[in-house]
Amino acid sequence: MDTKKTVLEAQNLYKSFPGGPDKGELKVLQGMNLKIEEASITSIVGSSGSGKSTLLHILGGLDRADSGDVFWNGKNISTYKADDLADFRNKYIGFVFQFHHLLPEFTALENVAMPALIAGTQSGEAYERAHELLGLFGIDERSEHRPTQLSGGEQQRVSMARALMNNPRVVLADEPTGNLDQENTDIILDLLFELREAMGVSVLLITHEKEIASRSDTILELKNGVLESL
Ligand SMILES: Nc1ncnc2c1ncn2[C@@H]1O[C@H](COP(=O)(O)OP(=O)(O)OP(=O)(O)O)[C@@H](O)[C@H]1O
Repeated sequence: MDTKKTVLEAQNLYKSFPGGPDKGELKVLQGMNLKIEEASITSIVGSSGSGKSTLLHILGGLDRADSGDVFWNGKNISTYKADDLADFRNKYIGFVFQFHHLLPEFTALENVAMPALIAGTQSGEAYERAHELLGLFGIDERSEHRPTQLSGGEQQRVSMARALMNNPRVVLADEPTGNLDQENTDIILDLLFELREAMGVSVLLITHEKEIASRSDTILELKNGVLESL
């Protein structure tokens, strides 16, 4: 019997944007369903423009669907007001993007600590945890460097450490290795997969590469606005 708990669930999501054919709507998600179990690794593949980033943003509360529901531990977050949605994001979700979005004027340590400082954590505690995370990612000796003084792979490791700062339960990663060479891709993926062991976190990974997807528990393809098992 499967006893794993579902943490994040999408039911019957629809999302369209203006700019479709014949001045109509561009239908991106069309009745899409998804369940993310605790401590699971799920990959989503799909052609460019199929709606993968759109889905990730809706799951993480950065955007809203036109209709359908997203549940966090059984609570319907689609009905949350903006403040509650921001609270949900900060507490439970870590985002990793293809481009790291680190703040250039801050050091690696300050970038990693930022989400906790914003959430009101005392600075000594925040910096201590930021050091721990940078250590986990093997780059604590780079903690006083600014983003431009770091390699692409190091920048991406800093952004992963930042995503984990508030102890999220789910990491949503949008092509986190899309900009990296093979060696750094392997490092980042190994780290993502270790997170499940170290922290019991679930990872939802968008990728263009089926080889990367094949390492995960579940591979889904977003096609014609719905997810299909591969
Ligand atoms: N805010 C927006 N306004 C209008 N169209 C949008 C908007 N956001 C996304 N789209 C369109 O919706 C479609 C899906 O975009 P999305 O970024 O989700 O695709 P994707 O599968 O992540 O693509 P890629 O693999 O190229 O990153 C695209 O055609 C895109 O141009």
